[in-house]
Amino acid sequence: MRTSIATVSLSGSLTEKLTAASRAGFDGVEIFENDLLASPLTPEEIRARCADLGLTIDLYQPMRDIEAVPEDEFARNLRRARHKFELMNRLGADTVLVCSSVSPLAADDDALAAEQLARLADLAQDFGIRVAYEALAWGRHVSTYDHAWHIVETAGHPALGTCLDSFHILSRGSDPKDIEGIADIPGEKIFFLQLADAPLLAMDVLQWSRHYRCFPGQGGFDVAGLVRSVLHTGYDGPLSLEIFNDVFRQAEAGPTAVDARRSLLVLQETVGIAAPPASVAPTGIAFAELVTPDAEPLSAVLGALGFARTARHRSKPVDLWQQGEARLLVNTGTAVRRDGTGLAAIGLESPDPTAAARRAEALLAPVLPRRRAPEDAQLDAVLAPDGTELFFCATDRPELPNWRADFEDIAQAPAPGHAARIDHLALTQPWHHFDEAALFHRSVLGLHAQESVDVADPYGLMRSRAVTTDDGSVRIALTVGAAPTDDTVHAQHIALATDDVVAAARRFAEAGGRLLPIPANYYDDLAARYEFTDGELETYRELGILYDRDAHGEFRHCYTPTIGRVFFELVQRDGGYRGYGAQNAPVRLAAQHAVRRLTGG
Ligand SMILES: O=C(O)c1ccc(O)c(O)c1
Ligand SMILES: [Mg+2]
Repeated sequence: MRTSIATVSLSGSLTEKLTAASRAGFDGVEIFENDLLASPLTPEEIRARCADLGLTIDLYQPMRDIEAVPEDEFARNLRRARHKFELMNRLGADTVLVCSSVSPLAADDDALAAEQLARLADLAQDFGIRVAYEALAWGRHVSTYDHAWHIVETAGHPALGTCLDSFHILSRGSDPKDIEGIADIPGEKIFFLQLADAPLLAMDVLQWSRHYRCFPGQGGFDVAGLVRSVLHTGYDGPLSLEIFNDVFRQAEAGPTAVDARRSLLVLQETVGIAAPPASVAPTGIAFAELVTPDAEPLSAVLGALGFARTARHRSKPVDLWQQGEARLLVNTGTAVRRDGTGLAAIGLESPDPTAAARRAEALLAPVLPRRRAPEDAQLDAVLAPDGTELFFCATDRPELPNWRADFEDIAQAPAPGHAARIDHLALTQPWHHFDEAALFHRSVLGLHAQESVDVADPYGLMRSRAVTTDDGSVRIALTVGAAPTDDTVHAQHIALATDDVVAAARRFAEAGGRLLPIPANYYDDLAARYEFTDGELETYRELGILYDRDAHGEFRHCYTPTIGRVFFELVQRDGGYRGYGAQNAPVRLAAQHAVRRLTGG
């Protein structure tokens, strides 16, 4: 189906919006009146620009407060409409959106609304234009799609149809029976379909709509269910995104438009009208790659954690550090980013690396070159929205290209240490890519997104959302700070799983490592909340181990100092604990801020 996006969904000038929509592969746009008013281009120039960019103008919008008003007011509305229809002819736009009136002048009179909309449609018809009447959820008298349709049906005018907008419909209730009435609307009378999702918030619907809409799949509405119902009517117009969102308004239009298109591709797949290559869920973490301009501090911490340097890349300054199944690459190459130590790449074990990359590409993920140097193994890799490189790996499968083959052993694999494998990775997202990141990891990588949690930070608020495989073999916590990120505290981290966090913490301390100190008040509170065996709490207090519990089991964890933009966590999960210690995160963040103040970092 054709895809379209409202210019209000993207930031920038009209030209920037159109360019972004075209580059992301949209077929058309809804032009928002304000974008046109603010543009230095004439309507003819906008029309030509769209044509050059391969975009049709699918809708001009909105016209407000038209219907069910006293006759003299309606005469003024028709005059206004004539001006807009002339403009639309210059633009080459053939459908106008009329939203249900919010004016105090409007009467609660369906017959009058129908009669006046029919007269508006008559005028529109003279210009070759169709009128799509949409119920705003906060409309004065008309606020539901079935009410708007009833008025359109009563008017019985061929140039008058309805516009369905998933936000206005689903914000009022998303029980399947709430959308049953869509089946009663003939498909050819649905002149337009606007799609938006939103997080489930209990707030005023107008504010919710104007500030919190997001792309389908990023919120809590069953947008796919609604689209199925609409397609069932025979509707064959565009699937058009109309997103009012404070973050997208500020973010760069190019990436937002790609995020938008991806959401529609996934939606089309969900409703069965598109079939991108099937998703191939990863089965484990092959490695995490750190880049650093100075390997010394990192090597000291890795050594204290029990990692050994086991292999070296054949052609690049990259070392493999290993402990159990946990593999870390430390890259000191000149080609790497020089803005400090950080997590640059993740290797995901994939049952079919090439198929995984093909799906990623179909869902508009930037694909990286398969081979960086002639002697390297050919590896499938894509770029995540935060710039992390994701490699699809087949470790120890001789029939497939293997990243490990690029490394030459320099030592025996170390004796099994306390940290057996990578439990999870926490990736800090740029503030304007958080919703995009969750959709990306879900749709491109086939992970499941958990609920987003808010975590108090002494200087702001952190949001965190985990994306995981069903069996927990891959767990990634996507996090974002409220303010432009403070990288030293809102750092990425690598959590290492151990079955004895006390032993691992002691080993780290004995090897010269210093764990993040946790305030005594925290342990006093733990003592109030839980009963511990003799001496247990004292051990945690001494080492800086935090404790949490959920319906399934227990969690014990502690933290290393931050190096550049990354730190390590040792975690012990028992009895099927599912979380990440979010309960303790405010204490951890405060402790990291305190360390940073002390060290003047
Ligand atoms: O918020 C609004 O005013 C508004 C305008 C046009 C729309 O299509 C819509 O869904 C909302
Ligand atoms: Mg709308």
